[in-house]
Amino acid sequence: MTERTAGLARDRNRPPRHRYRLGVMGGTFDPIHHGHLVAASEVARRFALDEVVFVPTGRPWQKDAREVSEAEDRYLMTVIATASNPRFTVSRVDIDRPGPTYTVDTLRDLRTERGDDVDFFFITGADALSAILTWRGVEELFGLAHFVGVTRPGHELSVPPKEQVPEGRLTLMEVPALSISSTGCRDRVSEGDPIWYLVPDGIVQYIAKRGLYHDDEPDHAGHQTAPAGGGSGLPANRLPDIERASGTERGGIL
Ligand SMILES: Nc1ncnc2c1ncn2[C@@H]1O[C@H](COP(=O)(O)OP(=O)(O)OP(=O)(O)O)[C@@H](O)[C@H]1O
Ligand SMILES: O=C(O)c1ccc[n+]([C@@H]2O[C@H](COP(=O)([O-])O)[C@@H](O)[C@H]2O)c1
Repeated sequence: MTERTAGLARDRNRPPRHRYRLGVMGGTFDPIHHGHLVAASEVARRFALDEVVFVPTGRPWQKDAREVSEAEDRYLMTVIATASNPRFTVSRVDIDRPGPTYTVDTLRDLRTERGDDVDFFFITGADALSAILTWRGVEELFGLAHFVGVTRPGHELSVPPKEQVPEGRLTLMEVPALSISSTGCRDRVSEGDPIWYLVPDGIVQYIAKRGLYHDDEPDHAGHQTAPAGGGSGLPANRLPDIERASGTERGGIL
């Protein structure tokens, strides 16, 4: 055997180079919280994903009835929350495309960006999955990605009718139950309640810095500081009872 043919024989014994496996985690992320991050991390592990790209929506048309924070704020929060995970990235495809956000466009744009050698896994929580038949171009969706529906407390994980989902294009998966929602986080901030540990620390700080989810400006409405960083920053009449009772200056429970 020549050196060259020996090399070829070795190549034949090697497992074929695997196709790149890309998870796609779409969401409004207003704000991003640990429920999103745990779902993405669990799916990444189960499906041996090379990367999960988080895609903040531009204009989430099914949330038109309420005010959604500026896309740049939601984008930056997503970058901050995912920065420490080398497999997590963030895409601007949805926020840079004008008009309402449709997942068919997200997946088409990502395909154009990433090329044909990539398998897509679109991650969705039980609530979003149960509404999937109302999504634009649903008949095309399951051809563009494998869908992974994850459990979410308070929502039943149900499968769309068989005739709508091609064989083998949807997997249902249980993930650790985190009863956290962006709505709950926004409500807590506007009530002056803490969101530490529901969202990454950097998100608490970003929300305070930008004054998000408060009716007033940040400096007037309670600038929350990190637990180890001194006083709560909340006006005295908004301090939680335990802090007032102990008279502590550190506000450690916020
Ligand atoms: N706690 C959670 N566990 C599992 N999946 C979740 C959780 N929270 C959100 N998801 C999923 O993440 C995706 C993006 O969710 P989204 O950004 O709308 O957050 P949300 O908490 O549902 O927001 P809001 O309360 O404003 O409706 C959706 O597919 C949703 O089902
Ligand atoms: O394509 C659609 O018509 C469509 C309708 C509603 C939601 N989605 C997508 O579902 C993901 C979660 O959306 P949301 O509104 O629950 O944050 C996000 O990627 C959205 O773009 C998509």
